[in-house]
Amino acid sequence: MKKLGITLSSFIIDEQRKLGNKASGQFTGLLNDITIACKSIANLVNQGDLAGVLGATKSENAMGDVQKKMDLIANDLFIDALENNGHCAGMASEELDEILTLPEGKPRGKYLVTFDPLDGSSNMDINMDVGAIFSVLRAPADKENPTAEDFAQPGTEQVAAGYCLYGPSSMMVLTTGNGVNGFTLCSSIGEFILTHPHMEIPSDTSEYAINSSNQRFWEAPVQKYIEDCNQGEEGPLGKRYNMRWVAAMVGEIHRILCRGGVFLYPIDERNREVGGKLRLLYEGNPMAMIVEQAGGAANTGYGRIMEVQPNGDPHQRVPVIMGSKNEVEKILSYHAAD
Ligand SMILES: O=P(O)(O)OC[C@H]1O[C@](O)(COP(=O)(O)O)[C@@H](O)[C@@H]1O
Ligand SMILES: [Mg+2]
Ligand SMILES: [Mg+2]
Repeated sequence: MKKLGITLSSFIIDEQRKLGNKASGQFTGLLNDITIACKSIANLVNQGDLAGVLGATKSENAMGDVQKKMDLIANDLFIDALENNGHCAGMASEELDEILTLPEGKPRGKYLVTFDPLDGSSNMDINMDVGAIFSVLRAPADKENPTAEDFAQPGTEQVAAGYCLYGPSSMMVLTTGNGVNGFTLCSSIGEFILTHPHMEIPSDTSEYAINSSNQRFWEAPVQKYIEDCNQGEEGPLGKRYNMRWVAAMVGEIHRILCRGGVFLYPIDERNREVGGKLRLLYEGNPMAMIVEQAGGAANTGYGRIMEVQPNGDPHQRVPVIMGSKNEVEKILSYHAAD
């Protein structure tokens, strides 16, 4: 067993120290609250059917997706962890139709949290990668309760973003604006340990991830790019490309952080009306901040994801093209040429 390194909680305190006396400790407290939620989810996900967390419910979320049992359990674990300790003033979640403010009498904090409590939930019953994604924004200082408008902050305003991947091991990947670090959950002591410091995405890649069954709906630039990739060495891109699709954004982005690649869930004829598939506040923006902080790029095909001005709908969608910087720029050149 490898010698245990620095724990996530002490890493967060160090990050605080860098802020000197400006730190109130609320940020540390909030990240610890989120860590508690992710550990509690890891504990249940790892036990699967033994914990009775498999299967679907009869309810749907605001997007009309049937909610898995674990979607709702994970959602409740996040709310429990965030509404009691006075670090959070409001939440937005994939599994809540509207934003959630704190019950009467609960202490209000300085931060808003948006989260996808269980990402890749279609993988839950088949024991494949699932995860949680979160983003931290500043709450309005002059309001008892935030409104949906207060969550409508562009991704550039995020003070932290992260995800927890429940794969063969459970890992938390976090950025507070000073690069990206990965922590592995040591189940024997129940602590996340720093195992992947300063994660950086290689600028070049020959691995793409897209749901190819949607090909007939893609726009011309994406059609052409994937076509060129699949022509391999003889094609205009002059190299063999490999394809991956794990049906969980956390799994795709983690692979890209570890070895490079690009992940595309572009706008297409099927999702154009709603503006894409993935959600801006709790999938697009947090993953864009992590990817950019790791030296990658994150774009809609028509602009930087983190510069999209949210419209106040907590479930606003966004087209996603992110990963290795030079490859994303290559895909954008197809859009520019169109
Ligand atoms: O059904 P598809 O096209 O494979 O979509 C998979 C995508 O949908 C998602 O599962 C949506 O997220 P949720 O599971 O949180 O709803 C992404 O994680 C993943 O990248
Ligand atoms: Mg998701
Ligand atoms: Mg989800």
